Amino acid sequence: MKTKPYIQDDNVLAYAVGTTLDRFIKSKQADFPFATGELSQLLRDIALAAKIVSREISRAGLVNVAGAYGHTNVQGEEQQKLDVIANIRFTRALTKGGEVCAIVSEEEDEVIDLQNSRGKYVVAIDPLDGSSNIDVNVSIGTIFSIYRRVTPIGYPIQEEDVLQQGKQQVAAGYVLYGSSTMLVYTTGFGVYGFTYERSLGEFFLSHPDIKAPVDGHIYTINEGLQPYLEDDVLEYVAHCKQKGASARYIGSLVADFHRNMLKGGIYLYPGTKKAPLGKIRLMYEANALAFIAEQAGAKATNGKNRILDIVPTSLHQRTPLFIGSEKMIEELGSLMKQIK
Ligand SMILES: O=P(O)(O)OC[C@H]1O[C@](O)(COP(=O)(O)O)[C@@H](O)[C@@H]1O
Ligand SMILES: [Mg+2]
Ligand SMILES: [Mg+2]
Repeated sequence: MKTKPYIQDDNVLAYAVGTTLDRFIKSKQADFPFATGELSQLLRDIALAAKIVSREISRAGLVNVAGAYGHTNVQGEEQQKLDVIANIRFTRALTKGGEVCAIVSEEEDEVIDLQNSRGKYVVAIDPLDGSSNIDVNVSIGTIFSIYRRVTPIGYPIQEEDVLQQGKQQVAAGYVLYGSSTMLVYTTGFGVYGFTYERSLGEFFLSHPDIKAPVDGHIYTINEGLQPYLEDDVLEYVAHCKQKGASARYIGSLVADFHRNMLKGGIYLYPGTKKAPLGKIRLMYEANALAFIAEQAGAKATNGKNRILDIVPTSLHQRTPLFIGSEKMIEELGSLMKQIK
């Protein structure tokens, strides 16, 4: 009987839509002969916590996890119960995974030193992004940055291990809890998006090698800031309106960023007369999204410098953030120079 052998081309399969996250991580690790698998394991730990948090969020209205927790965090913001739950879930997964020596979290005043003598990674995380949208069933997210520690493994954690520039990130990503749950990340070799298939409990590659459109027709800014905006930003927003661009604002950084990355657009959270450094945090919001943006061919600045070049001085420092399609960021940049 005529037969033929089944030839499975792992390389093709590895990047084919529908590849599981685990298979993808394995195939990517094979690209690096000296890879030890620790970063791969860390990414898996984050994916596991994302699945658990996604479940908590999807049933938030049913069980008593909606509403305020009754504490304020170091930023003076009222913590939502899901902020705390997400913080616990990610911290636990990162601790149990064993690859991490320290965690910087939006919900923790100080660095969490995991006293892990073999952990070589530092993670900065916004466990739940878009807290104001939690109770109203609007998309929210998680944002994470991964760095390699600077001091030798096993040493007490030093400031230099934690306060690293964004360009030192070895990986960064976000989870979007929206109509579907997605995990999007980069290790510096392109940006890949995975969609969570809840019934199978698996993330599947759905957005290989994401590239942001060079230009866009969406601008994203909280118009409520208008009375406090500086002239250059006011001028740029007017310019967008003149160009017929559409205003879109969800109020969850991850969701606004994700939309603009796929469709083309610019997100602006500038410094204002009231808050000269704006609202967005450098260590666990701006740096991660800036790394992803640049890997997708987009740009991220604070109006003067590339976000990834900013030298951090404190864990919870804020930065003006302008992030999005290359041409739109350049247009903003040249307008800012003209006006200054
Ligand atoms: O309510 P505002 O001032 O528009 O701010 C919205 C921004 O604040 C944030 O909610 C801040 O993040 P957290 O929810 O993690 O604190 C961003 O997600 C969002 O883009
Ligand atoms: Mg946030
Ligand atoms: Mg948050």
